[in-house]
Amino acid sequence: MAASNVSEKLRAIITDDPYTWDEAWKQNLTSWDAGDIQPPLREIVQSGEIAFPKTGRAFVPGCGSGYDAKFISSELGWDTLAIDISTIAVQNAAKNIGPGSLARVEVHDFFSFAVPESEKFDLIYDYTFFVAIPPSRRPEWGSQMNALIKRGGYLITLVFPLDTETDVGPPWFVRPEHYLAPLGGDWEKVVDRVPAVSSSSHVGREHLVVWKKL
Ligand SMILES: C[S@@+](CC[C@H](N)C(=O)[O-])C[C@H]1O[C@@H](n2cnc3c(N)ncnc32)[C@H](O)[C@@H]1O
Repeated sequence: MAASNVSEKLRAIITDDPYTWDEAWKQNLTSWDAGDIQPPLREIVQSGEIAFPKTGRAFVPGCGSGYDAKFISSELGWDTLAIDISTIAVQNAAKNIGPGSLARVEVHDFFSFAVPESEKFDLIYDYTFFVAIPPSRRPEWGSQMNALIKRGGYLITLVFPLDTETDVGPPWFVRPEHYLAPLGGDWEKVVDRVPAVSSSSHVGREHLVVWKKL
């Protein structure tokens, strides 16, 4: 199926009700799923550019098939929680993660997900989750990120796709600066650049920003 055809079908299914994502999974309208992690995630975790602590907890909202959570948990040796609102996505992710991993996956709506203070995360990874939610919910996205991440923790945002139209989605129109207002002032940008390596279909279409919670 051509990519534009998939986008049209996806947009016909996804409403402001996030549970409609399960139908997209049911119909295999998952053209964003590359079957692997994106190279910029590998780059930022393996480059040593960020001094990640030896132990920590990571979180991957809107995890889809779970490749990112599996990679983060095995590279950093951290307990990693991946969530998705779609039960089909979570079943796929559980299969991909497999047994014996420090990553686990659960069905949750990101917007009502909460953890106690002692279980806040040292790292959150957002790849194509910000652009999957309606722009009207971006302030809630920011409040949730602030509620879920520890002071001193990192938020990796891989901003993609930078060539979307302005008034239709998902994926919704995005620029790296769109994350600023939802997050509020309590963050320092520690990485803000074009990734050194992008997959062939992402070249020139993505930007990597790592935020540190002050
Ligand atoms: C564009 S996909 C990206 C999946 C994954 N990050 C990847 O790159 O392969 C967006 C994902 O977010 C999930 N999602 C959408 N709204 C959600 C919500 N409110 N809470 C949790 N997951 C949600 C969808 O089911 C879907 O799997």
